[in-house]
Amino acid sequence: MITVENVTRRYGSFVAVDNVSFECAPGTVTGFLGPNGAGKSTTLRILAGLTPASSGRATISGRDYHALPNPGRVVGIMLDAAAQHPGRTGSETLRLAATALGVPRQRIGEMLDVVGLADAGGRRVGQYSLGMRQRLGIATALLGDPQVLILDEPANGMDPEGIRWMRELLRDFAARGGTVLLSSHLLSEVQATVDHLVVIGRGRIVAQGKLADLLHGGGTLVRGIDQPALAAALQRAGLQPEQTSAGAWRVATDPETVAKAAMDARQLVVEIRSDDAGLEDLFFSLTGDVDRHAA
Ligand SMILES: Nc1ncnc2c1ncn2[C@@H]1O[C@H](COP(=O)(O)OP(=O)(O)OP(=O)(O)O)[C@@H](O)[C@H]1O
Repeated sequence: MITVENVTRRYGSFVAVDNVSFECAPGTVTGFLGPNGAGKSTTLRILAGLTPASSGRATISGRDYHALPNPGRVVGIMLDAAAQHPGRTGSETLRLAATALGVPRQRIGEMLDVVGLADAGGRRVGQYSLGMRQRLGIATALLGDPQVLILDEPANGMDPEGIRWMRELLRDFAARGGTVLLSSHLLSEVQATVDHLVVIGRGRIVAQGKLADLLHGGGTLVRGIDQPALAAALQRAGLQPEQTSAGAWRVATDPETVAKAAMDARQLVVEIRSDDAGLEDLFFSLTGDVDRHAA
């Protein structure tokens, strides 16, 4: 469990994180989304005990990071994959972490396998691509077999295959009762991985909830083989279809409700999907104002 309660972080008169609150429950993968400079890293650093909050409280499994008896056994953290020592090999990097954590050495090879670096363990990190460093960072985070994972921009530098691999790994971690919080500045990068979203802009939370609810907030787009008959059927079901410029119907509810109304009226649907333009729009409006110092 991760709990962030009314956390604020000021740098002089600048408020980097402004009264931020959210929770991440066991069994879920939460995406912490926002444009560059929104306050994601600062919030994660506060959770990791690296930056003190000006006010508010951030806890992992009910305790401040510094109050955890052996933190690496409770929470795996990766804040900056690119910052790993370039002169050490992947195996050496894990060996140092394993010694600090007090985990058996055999776990090093296991973790290299898990992250797909079994053949690269003997190479220096300086020769790794950013995607490989992300994998090594995730291996380090997993080393202590924690219940919680906190990853800052783990998809950064990963190719589509790497992102797919990470998705499987994190979903599997959550399916076994783990709690995952990962940040990203790209919705598209994490959309298929996360089930919850916390969206931050200019230091403040602007939206949070289940991914499905946030996406469905924009309603459903549907197209039938007989468009007028489909519209009539939706109206009979108490829904109010509006025609889009692309010729589909937009309905302000979830796809299941729309599909059921169409099926009950024996209307053949050829396309149906969530209209996630709302979330994309929210993102674009946030990304438009990156430099808050200049504001
Ligand atoms: N030590 C610091 N001193 C002054 N300002 C800081 C400090 N650390 C962060 N900031 C500012 O706080 C704001 C939030 O930064 P933060 O790194 O948390 O954003 P972010 O959402 O993680 O973005 P990015 O993906 O670019 O790291 C930025 O405007 C940043 O310049």
